Amino acid sequence: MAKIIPEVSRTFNEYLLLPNRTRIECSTETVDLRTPLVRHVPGEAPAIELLSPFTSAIMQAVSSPELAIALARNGGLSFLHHNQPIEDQAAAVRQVKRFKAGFITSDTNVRPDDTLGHLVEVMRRTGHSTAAVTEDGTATGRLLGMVTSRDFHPQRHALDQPVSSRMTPIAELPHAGHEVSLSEANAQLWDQRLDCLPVVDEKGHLQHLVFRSDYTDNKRFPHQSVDANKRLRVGAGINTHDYQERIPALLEAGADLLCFDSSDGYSDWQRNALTWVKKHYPEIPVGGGNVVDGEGFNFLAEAGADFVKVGVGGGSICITRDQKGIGRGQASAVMDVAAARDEFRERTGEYVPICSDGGLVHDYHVALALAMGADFVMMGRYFARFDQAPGAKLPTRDGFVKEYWGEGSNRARNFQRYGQGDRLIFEEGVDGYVPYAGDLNEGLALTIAKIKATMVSCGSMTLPEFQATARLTLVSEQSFQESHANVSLRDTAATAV
Ligand SMILES: NC(=O)C1=CN([C@@H]2O[C@H](COP(=O)(O)OP(=O)(O)OC[C@H]3O[C@@H](n4cnc5c(N)ncnc54)[C@H](O)[C@@H]3O)[C@@H](O)[C@H]2O)C=CC1
Ligand SMILES: O=c1[nH]c(=O)c2[nH+]cn([C@@H]3O[C@H](COP(=O)(O)O)[C@@H](O)[C@H]3O)c2[nH]1
Ligand SMILES: [K+]
Repeated sequence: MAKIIPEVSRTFNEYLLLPNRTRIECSTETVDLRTPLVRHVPGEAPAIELLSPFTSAIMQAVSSPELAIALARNGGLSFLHHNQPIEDQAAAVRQVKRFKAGFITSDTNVRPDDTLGHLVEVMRRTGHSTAAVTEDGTATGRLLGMVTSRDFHPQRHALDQPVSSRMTPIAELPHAGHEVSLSEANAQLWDQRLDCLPVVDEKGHLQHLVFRSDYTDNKRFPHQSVDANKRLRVGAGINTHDYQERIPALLEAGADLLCFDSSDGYSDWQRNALTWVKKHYPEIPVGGGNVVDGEGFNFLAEAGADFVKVGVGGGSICITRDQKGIGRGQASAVMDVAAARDEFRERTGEYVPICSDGGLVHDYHVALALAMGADFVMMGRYFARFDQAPGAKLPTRDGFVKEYWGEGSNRARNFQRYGQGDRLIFEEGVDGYVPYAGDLNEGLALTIAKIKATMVSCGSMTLPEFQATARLTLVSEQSFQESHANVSLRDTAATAV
C-alpha cells in the first residue's frame, strides 16, 4: 500500500507571524534583506548574494531582458527563459550584461531610404519621438543621422519622401565615442544644448543613445545586483534536453548563473545534467528543481546543485495538481526542504540555499516564505503585472490587465519537451490575464517596505535572524475571516447609494 505522510499539506494562507520584541535599533532603515544565492561554506561569503531576496520566474511572460534589468537594479535577479532558440536566449543575456545606466539601446530605428510615412508608423509603435537613421535600420547599424518628430510635420512634408531628406546627417550631428562616461555625456548634452547624444563605436556603428533626463536615474538604485565589473547580474534558465548546446552559448554571452527549469527535478535526467555541468563548468553556479520534500532536496544537493527550487503545482497559472494529482502545499514543502537543507549543512559543512517558487499571492506571503526558511523567492504572476514584463497590456472595463500564461500551456509552445507534435495532449498551465500594476521599481519598493515592516514587528534585522526567531501560528477558518476588513468600504458604500 502507498505510504501516507502524516502531516497535512499546508499553504501560506494558513499561517500568520506572531510579533516578537522589537528593539529601538530595529527599524525599516536598519533591516538588511541580503541573502545567499548559491552554495557556500557557512561563515564564508557566497560567490553570489542578493541584496533583495527576489527572483523572477523562468517564463516567457515574465523574464525578458527589460524585466531582468529592472529587477537586478533593485537588488534581485531574473532567470531569462529558455523556451526560445539558443541564439535568442544568448542575445537576451548579452542585452542585460551590456546594460549601462543612462545608455539606452535605441528602439526607434529606420533606414535613410525609408519613407517619412514609415517613420511615423515606427514612432507610433514605440511611442518615442527620436529615431536613429542607420544603414541597415537596426539599433547597431552604421549611424547616418538622427531624426526627431520636430524635424518634420506629417501635414507639411510629403510622407513618401525619404527619411534622409529631413534627418540631421552624421557630419552635422554631435556624437560621442564608446568610451564616453555618463557624466561626460551629460556635460556634452548640457554644453551643446542637446536632447539626445548618440554613442558610436570605432567603426561608426550605433551603440547607445544618452538622454538628458536619465542622468539622475542611477542614484535611485543603491542596491543593484552587479558582478565584479559592475555589470548587472543575470541568470539563465536551462532544461534537461538541449543543455549541452545551450549552456556554452549562454556562458559565452555572459550569464552569471544557470537554473534547471522543470516541474519535477527529482529525476535522473536532472541528476545527469547537473553532473555534466559540474564536470564541464565547475565554476558556474547552477540551481536545480523543483522539489517539494527533503528527499528531493538531498538528491539534487548531492548531485551538485548550488541552490534548489521548491514548489510543485502552487503557481497561479498551475493546473498540475488538477491534471496529474502531483504537488504539495507550498508552506509544508518549504518547511520540509528547509529542514533538509539545515541537516545537509550539519552533515556536509555546506549551505545550499533554497528558493520558494510559485503561489505567492500577497506581499506578506513572501515574508512567510522567508520566515519558513526560504533564502529567496521566485515569482511569476507578481512580475508579469509590471510594465517591464513582456505580456501585452490590454484595456478592460475594470482597468488594464497584462497577459500571463504558464510554461505548461499550449501558448508556451514547449512541445519539443514532450515529443507531442505541435499540440500538447494535455496542458499543465493556463493562459490568462493579471491586473496591471505599473512600474516595477515602484511596485517592488512597496513590497520591500512591507516585508521590512513585518521583520521589524518580528524584531529581526537580518533574514538569518528572522528565520531563527520567527514564530508562526496556524489560523482557523474563523480567524482567517477575522483577518480581513469587516465593514463596508467607503468607496463601495458611496457607489451603492
Ligand atoms: N513548478 C511547477 O509546479 C510546474 C512548472 N511547470 C513549468 O512548465 C515547464 C515544463 O515543465 P516540465 O513538463 O516538467 O518539463 P521537463 O522538460 O522537465 O519535462 C518534460 C518531460 O520530459 C522528460 N525529460 C526530461 N529530460 C529529458 C531528456 N533529456 N530526454 C527525454 N525526456 C526527457 C521528463 O521526464 C518529462 O516527462 C517548465 O517551465 C516548468 O517550470 C509545469 C508544471 C508545473
Ligand atoms: O503547473 C504549472 N503550469 C505551468 O504552465 C507553469 N508555468 C510555470 N509554472 C510554475 O509557476 C511558477 C510561478 O508561479 P506564480 O505565478 O504563482 O508566481 C513558475 O516559477 C513555475 O515554477 C507553472 N506551473
Ligand atoms: K520524479
